[in-house]
Amino acid sequence: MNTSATTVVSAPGKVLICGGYLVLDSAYSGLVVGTDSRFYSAVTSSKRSGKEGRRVVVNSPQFDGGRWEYILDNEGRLVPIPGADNKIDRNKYVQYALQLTLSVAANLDQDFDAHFGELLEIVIVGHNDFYSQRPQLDSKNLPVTTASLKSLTPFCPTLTTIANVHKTGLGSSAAMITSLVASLLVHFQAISIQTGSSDEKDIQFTHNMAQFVHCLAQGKVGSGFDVSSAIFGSHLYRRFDPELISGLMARCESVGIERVTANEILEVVRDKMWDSQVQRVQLPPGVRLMLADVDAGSSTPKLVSGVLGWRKANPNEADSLWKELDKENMAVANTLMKISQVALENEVAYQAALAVCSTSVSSAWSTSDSEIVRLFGKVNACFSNVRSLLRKMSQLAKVPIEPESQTRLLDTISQLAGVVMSGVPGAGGFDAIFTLVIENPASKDGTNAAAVENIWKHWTESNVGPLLAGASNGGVECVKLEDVDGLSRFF
Ligand SMILES: Nc1ncnc2c1ncn2[C@@H]1O[C@H](COP(=O)(O)OP(=O)(O)OP(=O)(O)O)[C@@H](O)[C@H]1O
Ligand SMILES: C[C@@](O)(CCOP(=O)(O)O)CC(=O)O
Repeated sequence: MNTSATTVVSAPGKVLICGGYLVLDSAYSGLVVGTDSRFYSAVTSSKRSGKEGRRVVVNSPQFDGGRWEYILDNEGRLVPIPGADNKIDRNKYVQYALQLTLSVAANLDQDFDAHFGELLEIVIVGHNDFYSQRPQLDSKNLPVTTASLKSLTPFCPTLTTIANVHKTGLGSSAAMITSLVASLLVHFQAISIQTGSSDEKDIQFTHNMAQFVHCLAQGKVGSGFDVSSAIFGSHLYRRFDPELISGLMARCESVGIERVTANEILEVVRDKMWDSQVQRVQLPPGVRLMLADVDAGSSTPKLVSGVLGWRKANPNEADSLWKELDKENMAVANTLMKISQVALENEVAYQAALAVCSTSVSSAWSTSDSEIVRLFGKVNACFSNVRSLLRKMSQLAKVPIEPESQTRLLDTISQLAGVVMSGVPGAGGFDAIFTLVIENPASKDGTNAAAVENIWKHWTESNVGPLLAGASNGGVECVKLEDVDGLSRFF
């Protein structure tokens, strides 16, 4: 394979730290943090395939059976080829992304045939954090610690199939689809993505396309915060109107996606004005995101249907709870934005405030002489209110959003020095927890993060495994194959 012509696009994972459930309603926003754990899709065209017809081969080398092969027929339809056992192993997410994006690319790229060649080879990988690494660590007799996770090869095998893998909640399908759709659009020159200077229209088009593919593959229209953060990174998100895509979704479902024309798709994803809103928010400097996978698991669709069912049956009570929660969510987001601004304006005072926060517990911050320390105290107080309102929602809807076992764990972490907030991300449940912690800028050894990890390690009530992911501000981006540690071995 001539890898010099390989197009590689990467997209981050997500952690919804405020606004779970509310973000499903366009009246409310959610605060999502993009992670430095990312997905990569690498596309290479070859002149000769050695086989008949134009072929597309997709490899997901982290999975047993992670290979899908298709013929692209003269009408632009993608026809899956059965595997060695004569069975077709469908991966709807991959197939829909390929079919719809290739159809659009063929319409927009006048040299599509030449750029395609005879064989399109695609490699898809996600950082180890997207999937539970317990089986890998067990096979090496290693404990579940950050040190063990760091010793694993990048993009290491999950030792299982995609259907059976234990996901960690970072949004594998959204980051995968976003990187795949964007890599194809870039490869066929339908868009260009340049770090810091991409055309807004190209990025919005890629966002709309990835949202549509993701909804179609999921068979439902969620809030879309996960695809939005795979495109834009960390931000305050307000959802798009589902009506924008409901007609096209119904058409795909009734005639089959391979019969829907590129023009029909473009009318929706390129020509319509989408109303989703993105306000960039970054975690203030020196504030570190830590994540842990709690090995118990919850079904997000069950949690969502429980909460929405209760909201429908109790509109008045739910409405006032939603409004109260939104007020606290927005106070967390706005105060974090204010802190980031102050950090830019007064570096010396900011570093001094970090030194205070990193060596004291959050309950002491609200009475500090330093305005910046008090702002961190405000984030902490507002997030405590978020948590108690989520517990109220749990009780009223009889849905375990912040179950008692998670409350005990979060309360213990929150009593450590430097901890700004700790909660259950997204839909909550027993799946995962996140912590925002401040390190002392003078000590480079990560003392406070080590104390948090120590609680996780010795927690007996549930099995808490750290993830390596931290926050990152970047969104979808083009990268060079040789710059991605561990990627070139798949070529
Ligand atoms: N590395 C990959 N290669 C190909 N397809 C993948 C890969 N990772 C995920 N997928 C696709 O995404 C699907 C998982 O989607 P699903 O919506 O269940 O997960 P998710 O909710 O995004 O995951 P998470 O728990 O990380 O948030 C898989 O069944 C598969 O079709
Ligand atoms: C409950 C919900 O608001 C958030 C789900 O987030 P997560 O997949 O648990 O990270 C659903 C959604 O926004 O699609």
